[in-house]
Amino acid sequence: MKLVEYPDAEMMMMDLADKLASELSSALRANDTASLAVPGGTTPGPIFDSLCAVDLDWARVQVMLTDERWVPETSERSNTRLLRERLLTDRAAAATYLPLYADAPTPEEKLAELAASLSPALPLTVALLGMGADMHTASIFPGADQLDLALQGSDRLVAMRAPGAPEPRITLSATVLNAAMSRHIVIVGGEKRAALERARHLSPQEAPVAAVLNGATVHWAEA
Ligand SMILES: O=C1O[C@H](COP(=O)(O)O)[C@@H](O)[C@H](O)[C@H]1O
Repeated sequence: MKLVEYPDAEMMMMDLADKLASELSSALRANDTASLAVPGGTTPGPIFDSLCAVDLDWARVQVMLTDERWVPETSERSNTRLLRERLLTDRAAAATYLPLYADAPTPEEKLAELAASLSPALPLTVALLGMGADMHTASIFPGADQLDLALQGSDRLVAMRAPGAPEPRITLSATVLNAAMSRHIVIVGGEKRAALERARHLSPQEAPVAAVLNGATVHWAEA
């Protein structure tokens, strides 16, 4: 794991947007398409605000979430909603979006269909991940009912329920995340930095983010 510390979060978000754009751009020079997986939650919005305006051949980029909360897009908790409002806009509106949500009462009903639709975008070119203070990443939570499958299984997508998550989740598996050609993790604040340091000495069962640290670049700013 490589750790990059920034003087402030604003600078980190802009630098990281540049880094992601440059990795996608290099991939597009060598390939017809490139793919990008991004987190939801409260952290990545400012990265999306910069990235969506970058001059890139977005029509050749496939974008997906690392994970989704099983709620409709009308919900404030929808990661898809965040993505549509702040990343899939401006120049990036030309990207192809591969959804991790479909209208059904439970994720299990749509799991196979959604997993199959990801084929053209795998392996991922770039994966950007977030992390919670409980050391979950994507929607791979400590104590989740399908934790072993998400950490060690060969399935692309896993549906799960977890004590720390108020709604069912659907998540890319650690196998898919670790197959990405480039992997970044973005965290802000002292609590998450302390959680990251703890995770480095814990098992993925205790600290799921530990499953994706090897080979990843972690980007951190205090605030
Ligand atoms: O629930 C989620 O949590 C993590 C961390 O979110 P944050 O609000 O603490 O930044 C996020 O990476 C994930 O995509 C999201 O579904």
